[in-house]
Amino acid sequence: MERIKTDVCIIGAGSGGLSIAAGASQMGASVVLLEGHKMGGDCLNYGCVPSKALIAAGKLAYAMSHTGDLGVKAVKADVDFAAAKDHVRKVIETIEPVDSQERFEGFGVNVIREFGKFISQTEVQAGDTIIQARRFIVATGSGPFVPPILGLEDVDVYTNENIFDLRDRPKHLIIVGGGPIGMEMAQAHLRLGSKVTVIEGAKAMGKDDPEMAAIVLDKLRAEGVEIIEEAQATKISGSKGAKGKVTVHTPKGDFTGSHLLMAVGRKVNVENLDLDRADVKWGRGGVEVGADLRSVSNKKVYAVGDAAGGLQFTHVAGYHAGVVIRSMLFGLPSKQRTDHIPWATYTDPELAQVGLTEAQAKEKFGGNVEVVRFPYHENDRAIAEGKTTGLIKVMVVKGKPIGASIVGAMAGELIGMWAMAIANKMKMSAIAETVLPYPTVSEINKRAAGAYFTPRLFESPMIKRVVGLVQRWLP
Ligand SMILES: Cc1cc2nc3c(=O)[nH]c(=O)nc-3n(C[C@H](O)[C@H](O)[C@H](O)COP(=O)(O)OP(=O)(O)OC[C@H]3O[C@@H](n4cnc5c(N)ncnc54)[C@H](O)[C@@H]3O)c2cc1C
Ligand SMILES: NC(=O)c1ccc[n+]([C@@H]2O[C@H](COP(=O)([O-])OP(=O)(O)OC[C@H]3O[C@@H](n4cnc5c(N)ncnc54)[C@H](O)[C@@H]3O)[C@@H](O)[C@H]2O)c1
Repeated sequence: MERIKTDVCIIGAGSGGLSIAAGASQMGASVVLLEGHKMGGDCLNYGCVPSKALIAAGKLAYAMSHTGDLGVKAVKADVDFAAAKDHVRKVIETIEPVDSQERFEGFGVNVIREFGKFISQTEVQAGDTIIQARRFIVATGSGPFVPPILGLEDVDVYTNENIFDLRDRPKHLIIVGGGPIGMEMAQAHLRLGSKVTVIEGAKAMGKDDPEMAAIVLDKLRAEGVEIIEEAQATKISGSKGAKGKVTVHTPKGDFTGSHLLMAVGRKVNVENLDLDRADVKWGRGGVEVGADLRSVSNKKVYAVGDAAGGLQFTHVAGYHAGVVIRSMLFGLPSKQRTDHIPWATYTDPELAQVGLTEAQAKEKFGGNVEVVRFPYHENDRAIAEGKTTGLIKVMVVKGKPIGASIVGAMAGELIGMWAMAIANKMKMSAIAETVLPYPTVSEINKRAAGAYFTPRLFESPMIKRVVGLVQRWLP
């Protein structure tokens, strides 16, 4: 058994673990990084990257056959499903070097390709190596949660871990779960030529503002995705193999297709870490941490990303890395915030959120919250592009945005301005006073801010009186 002493031992080389390894090693700490499976974790191999690559292929196919009134003749896109999967693979391969073992070894990180588990409060074992560290980071991420539904073992089950390897186009893909994974995959597969049914136990896109989610769901339904809500999957039947069939039984009826994708949420990877041996409290949601991301029961141990039990996004894992580095390397007080974290679902139209939704804002601030809105169909660039479906809503308290929801083209890009405003506690005037290039869709941000000031400026008797007075005095 080899023994290593190090400043920092990171368990998991996904978005969170890699960010800490890069930062800590380049700032002079000795770092051991453990990865039992693929460098890059979920985001690169089974999550964000392949899903967005597949969505891009679907988007192109849809654009070719839906040219609208722009004077360009629509054609039926000739989709080669296997070639679309080649594209997915190439995108992963292009990004892969950034997360590679070689790159991190170049930073001086000791990368050990083994699963690790705690053997004491200060030691982790990975294969034949025992790592004694001053600080540990649990960055083990999450995997697909597959609930024990009766009959599931009789059919081939796809999850985000194997759906991107499927090279034959599913004739009829049944997706159980109408969250972001379900909806993104539904539209991508439909546009690449599959029939798609989504079975959702509650409301599809249920974590988002219902008004905004409805705009996405209407579009998906109009394109042909069958979405059955309030239909908990209670039983599955069917057969395995190339000619296999699957039927999902729900209180709203039985739905039969050729392939089954389970997208009903995530299971955090903490069960196999022997956390109890390190006196680290944990639960099904992840490691129990405080706002400083340190274990509530063992201050030498931090958790980041999906393993920290909060929002499950790559940019959150990256943000956690900064919080931990500040505390771990410099001994400075460092706490995470969650009020400024944005997210986006990359359906078409996209749906993006930062801060509180309208309902959350009204619950928290009651009558003190003002909601300003601006529709895409009044934005000149959106009109020119024929992309007029969409809306922005901004929730404002005492002149400051506390939440923004955007549904429409490029919503994931547009939300950035509000993420910056909320992160930096900026006022609505900061957005209103920013000059944006015309004609851009980003002007909807400025127009929403304008909508906040319009009644104050144009409907105020006081302003009218002041202007009248000044005009009489000005030469
Ligand atoms: C289909 C899909 C699409 C997504 N799309 C987006 C998106 O568009 N935008 C977004 O922000 N987020 C998206 N996400 C979420 C995002 O992928 C995760 O939030 C992010 O990967 C979490 O990073 P992490 O570092 O916490 O964990 P991971 O990236 O999961 O990395 C954890 C790593 O730890 C390793 N590991 C586990 N246990 C051990 C152990 N005992 N020893 C050693 N190594 C171990 C694993 O093998 C893995 O490599 C998506 C997720 C899915 C599934
Ligand atoms: N664009 C993005 O940023 C992006 C994309 C994909 C995933 N993600 C991340 O991954 C996480 C997981 O995504 P997800 O879509 O798997 O999970 P989710 O928890 O967001 O949604 C799962 C859905 O499945 C439903 N469900 C659960 N059991 C069911 C059953 N038996 N029958 C029918 N429906 C059932 C739930 O009601 C829920 O709506 C997300 O929360 C997000 O953090 C992010």
